[in-house]
Amino acid sequence: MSMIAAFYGGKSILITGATGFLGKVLMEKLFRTSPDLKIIYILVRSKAGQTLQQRVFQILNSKLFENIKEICPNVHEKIRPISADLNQHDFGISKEDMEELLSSTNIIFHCAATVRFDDPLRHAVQLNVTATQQLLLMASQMPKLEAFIHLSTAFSNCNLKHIDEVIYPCSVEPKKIIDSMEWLDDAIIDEITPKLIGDRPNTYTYTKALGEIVVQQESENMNVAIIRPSIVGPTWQEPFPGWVDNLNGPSGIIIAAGKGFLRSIRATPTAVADLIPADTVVNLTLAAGWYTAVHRPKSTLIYHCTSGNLNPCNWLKMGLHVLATFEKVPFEKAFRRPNADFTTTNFTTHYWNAVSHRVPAIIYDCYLRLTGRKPRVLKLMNRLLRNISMLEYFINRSWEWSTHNTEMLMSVLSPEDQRIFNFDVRQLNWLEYIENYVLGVKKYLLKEDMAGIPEARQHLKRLRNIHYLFNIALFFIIWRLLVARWQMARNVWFFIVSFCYKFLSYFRASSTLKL
Ligand SMILES: CCCCCCCCCCCCCCCCCCCCCC(=O)SCCNC(=O)CCNC(=O)[C@H](O)C(C)(C)COP(=O)(O)OP(=O)(O)OC[C@H]1O[C@@H](n2cnc3c(N)ncnc32)[C@H](O)[C@@H]1OP(=O)(O)O
Ligand SMILES: NC(=O)C1=CN([C@@H]2O[C@H](COP(=O)(O)OP(=O)(O)OC[C@H]3O[C@@H](n4cnc5c(N)ncnc54)[C@H](OP(=O)(O)O)[C@@H]3O)[C@@H](O)[C@H]2O)C=CC1
Repeated sequence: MSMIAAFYGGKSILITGATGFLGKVLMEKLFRTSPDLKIIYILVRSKAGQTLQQRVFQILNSKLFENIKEICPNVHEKIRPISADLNQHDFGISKEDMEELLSSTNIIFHCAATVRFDDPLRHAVQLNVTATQQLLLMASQMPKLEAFIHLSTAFSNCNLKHIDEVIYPCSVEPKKIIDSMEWLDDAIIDEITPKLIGDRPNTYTYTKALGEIVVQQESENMNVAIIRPSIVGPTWQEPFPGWVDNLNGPSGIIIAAGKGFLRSIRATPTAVADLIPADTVVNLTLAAGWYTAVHRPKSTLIYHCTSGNLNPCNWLKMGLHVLATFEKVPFEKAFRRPNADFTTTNFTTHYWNAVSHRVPAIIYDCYLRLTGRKPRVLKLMNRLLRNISMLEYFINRSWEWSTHNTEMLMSVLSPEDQRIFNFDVRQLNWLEYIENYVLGVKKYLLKEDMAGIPEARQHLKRLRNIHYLFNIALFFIIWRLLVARWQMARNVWFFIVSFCYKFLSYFRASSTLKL
């Protein structure tokens, strides 16, 4: 019997961010391994014209939850969506709902966050710091609470090269930052943002670091743990390989490369691609929840959920295997043939951005204009390049994360729990994982049917022929211009023509002699 699965049985669990990428994988695993859990409360806001019920319905009817209805037939009754917006005071939760949450919750998994790198500081602080503080305040009023698990990121201290499983201080106390957001106006906040974030690359990593300090400061008498995943990739094994549902991390880049939009990217090929599968993160999170509640460690334990130190893969290996997988499973309606490379200097990056990205986009826009359509490719390309520039920080550096707590946790699990809640990334076969990643992007993000692969291949062949024709035409145009203007080019041209003529004459004469 799994101790972890048994622990969650009969429990009331509160999840924030349950509609997000990790939140959904977490809920699915909980229902699959502990179908006898009492209830999962999820804090949800209505979004894109959908009510809470519609959002829950959509999640439960998705491919990810395909098997859950069999394992846990009354899953609908076990999910209780609570209308909440983490940007509001008390999250805008009704009095009755709040009372129920306070009196019943046993475990909290705090996954909600803004993961956008370019969020204005005010918004990032509100969600990643102030909301965390408020949730801890709520948690402190829960008599039955056994554990509070906070999802942070391995990059919260990405300004350091070696990162230990400890909380590092920030130059300004989070409480002061929270207070200042109340009275400073947006213009001033924008002005001081670079000074506050210092040598971190964006407001996301900075506010996640502040969030951790808040957790440490406000969690007196509570059993708290912090999980720090690196770049969360699609599922590795469970409930099936390759599941992914957003464009974050490498997924958007894989689409852009597979569709032939992206032909080069500035990256350090030997830098570690510290990806970690979503199901691995969830397994560690659930194991940490169990350990925190049952063993009640004296201090807040931080768990690094990373792959680089145990089973490293670098960006070159990843890039090459992504490209190799495009050969096997091409994406439909590609703009150009997928063929990307890494650049390593400013000069080559700018050169290839102009030659391989902007020029083809301009040519295609001309074609759209000539055929009476609205040009849009250059705009899309510029946006893609801007977005990629925000990710560059993470693909040109390597970090070392110590994983003592994670290894300790693994060692205290029973063999059965090690199997059911596996987070031993040493067993990950990268080539298989990357292949499933590309397949998952095709199936679950692009919603492309595998039956369309022959047509996608035909399309790529047509693109290759167009590419050859275009190159030949370009060669002749350039040559023609050179011959018209330059005596040397004319001499070379006559030399080549006469050489070919002599060669052909000799060939014809020798074949006549043989006859
Ligand atoms: C050999 C060569 C091989 C090459 C082959 C390739 C090999 C692989 C190499 C891989 C290198 C990977 C590096 C990853 C490093 C990640 C590190 C993360 C580390 C931290 C991890 C964490 O701890 S934290 C979680 C991660 N957190 C993010 O990772 C958020 C990032 N992100 C944003 O911060 C916002 O995204 C940002 C950018 C502001 C833009 O913001 P933005 O508003 O301009 O753009 P949006 O993303 O919102 O998208 C707006 C609309 O464009 C649509 N769209 C977007 N991309 C599209 C696309 N590619 N194709 C079609 N459509 C696309 C989208 O669907 C929207 O459509 P609509 O408007 O209709 O909804
Ligand atoms: N994905 C990754 O690569 C990594 C993620 N992490 C961390 O893991 C956690 C989960 O990330 P991930 O699942 O990828 O993120 P997502 O962006 O997929 O999910 C974010 C979740 O937060 C919810 N949320 C955002 N704003 C509000 C709000 N105002 N009120 C209520 N809910 C809100 C979203 O709800 P809605 O659906 O309504 O928008 C969504 O459920 C985060 O804490 C993140 O920092 C750490 C390392 C890497």
